[in-house]
Amino acid sequence: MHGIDLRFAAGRWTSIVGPNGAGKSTLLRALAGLLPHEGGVLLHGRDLPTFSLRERARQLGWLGQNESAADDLTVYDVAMLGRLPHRAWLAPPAPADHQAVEEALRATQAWDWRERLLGHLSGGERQRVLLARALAVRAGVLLMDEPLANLDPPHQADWLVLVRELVARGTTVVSVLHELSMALQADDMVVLAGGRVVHHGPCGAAETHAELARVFDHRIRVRSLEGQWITLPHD
Ligand SMILES: Nc1ncnc2c1ncn2[C@@H]1O[C@H](COP(=O)(O)OP(=O)(O)OP(=O)(O)O)[C@@H](O)[C@H]1O
Repeated sequence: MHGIDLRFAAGRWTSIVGPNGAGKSTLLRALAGLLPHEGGVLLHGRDLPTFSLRERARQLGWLGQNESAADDLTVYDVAMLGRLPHRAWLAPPAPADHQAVEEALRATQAWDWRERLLGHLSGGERQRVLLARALAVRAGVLLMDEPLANLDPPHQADWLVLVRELVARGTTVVSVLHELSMALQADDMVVLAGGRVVHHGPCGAAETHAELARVFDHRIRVRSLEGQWITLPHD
């Protein structure tokens, strides 16, 4: 990837889209500081590498694609991992940690399975627990790669409500999404192709829709349905 110069406005939701292999996951991992790269990433105007790992983990919530997690942990303990950057070394969880975990598990409707082992959950259930782990951090910036993977339509809709609530409270959300109709619900869209940013603009702008159609070889169309932008396949 090269020539990437992006600024993500605080308190907005940006979706990153583009064809397979465009570099979406690579960009997100670079933003999270998980990938060695040239150039720099600034968080609140400060170089990311100057943050300690603990500080960075408090500031940046992360939900990766095919995220690994210990299958023999309970759902509750997995979500509690999100609180590690806030806890003193070997200290037991404080009431605030338990509160954050409960709120995160309830927000993803995973609270009822809190005693179950992660390894015993379905793909979509597991994804909701990993989302809860990311939410439990209560970071100001939340980076998510394919957060809707394995989620059924009602839980996709719940995710949308959740993201809107987070953004309304001032969280900055950046998500890689393959489902373009979901990606168009964001405030802003970054369109990638061939390792380059080909467009960065509001999801409602005609120019964004035109770039989207172009990078997908005009095999999609963007249409408005009941006040929402959606994409339709096009021959
Ligand atoms: N660990 C790696 N080592 C070498 N090349 C990689 C690695 N990860 C990704 N790539 C390459 O970098 C390019 C971008 O990959 P990336 O996973 O960022 O794309 P993407 O836009 O997220 O794709 P998809 O829609 O298929 O998930 C691809 O050509 C891929 O083969």
